[in-house]
Amino acid sequence: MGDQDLPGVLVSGFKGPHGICEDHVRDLQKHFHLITMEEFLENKTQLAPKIRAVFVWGGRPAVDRELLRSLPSLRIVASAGAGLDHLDLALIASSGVKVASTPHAVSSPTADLGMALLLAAARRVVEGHQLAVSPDTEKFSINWMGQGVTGATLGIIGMGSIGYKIAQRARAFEMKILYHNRKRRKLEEEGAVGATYCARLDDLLQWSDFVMLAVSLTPQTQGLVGRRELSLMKPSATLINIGRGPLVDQDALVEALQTGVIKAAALDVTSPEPLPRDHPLLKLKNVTLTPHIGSATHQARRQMMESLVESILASLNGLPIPNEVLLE
Ligand SMILES: O=C(O)C(=O)CO
Repeated sequence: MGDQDLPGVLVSGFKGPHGICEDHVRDLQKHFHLITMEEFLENKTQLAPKIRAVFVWGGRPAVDRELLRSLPSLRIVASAGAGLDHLDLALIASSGVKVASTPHAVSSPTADLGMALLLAAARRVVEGHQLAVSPDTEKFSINWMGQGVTGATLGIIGMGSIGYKIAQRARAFEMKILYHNRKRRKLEEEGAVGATYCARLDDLLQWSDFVMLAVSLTPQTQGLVGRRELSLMKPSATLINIGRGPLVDQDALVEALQTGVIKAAALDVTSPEPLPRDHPLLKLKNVTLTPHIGSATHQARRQMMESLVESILASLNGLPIPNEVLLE
């Protein structure tokens, strides 16, 4: 699609819930000849040598061994978002291909959503809306209440750029902020947001009124919050997950929510996404769900697209790649 003399960029497609929106397609076409997965699979021999970059949007297309093998001119995988759990970085690096992502574009909107979920769960905004629009006005009672946010303790797990921005926002709500991270932040960074480091995750879990997961999904963090961790939390506490579904043992979470081990959960991410329509999380009143929309603002999505264009162009021109992902 577009000018065939421009460098070829493989994209998942333009249709369906994961399709790239029309405005972004038009902008991408100013720089690249976009080749959809469908076109590629129909005409691999002719198109494969033209493809210099894969544009990964919403985790698609999957960049696996077979795809890497079939793209001899590939220079870069440009992946939208901060999370990299959908990419096999070692495999891609072993093919001599670079990777870029868009961590800066997503950190503020994702932190905003984290706070939105925290507030919505604490103040039961979704339930409140349902009561407000219910035809049965008698359903509302003056004794219908939520949890206070001002002055409460927020425990942030994962103090990367998203976690730090959550702390900045929580400070405005006069929250006490605890955090747990692989690496302790500099003292001046802690001081600027009034955050206290918890070297032990258990301490953070026991002391927090709200626990916010803002950590990347890696083999080390998979199942980080399981039955034991949930049992350490206060019965009045709320778990918020804006990281990735598999950070939490979801069956243990359902049980904890059903039996009052914790008060509530607010989840932007689940496993799988979307959840099967008969999943118990969809039926619980003390659960607030959003469909993985951390970066879903017009502004952030445009910034993500522009950042990926810059990274692809830099790699094709042999220049330093903005937001290049380096293997640790
Ligand atoms: O940037 C990401 O990886 C996200 O999932 C934002 O929600």
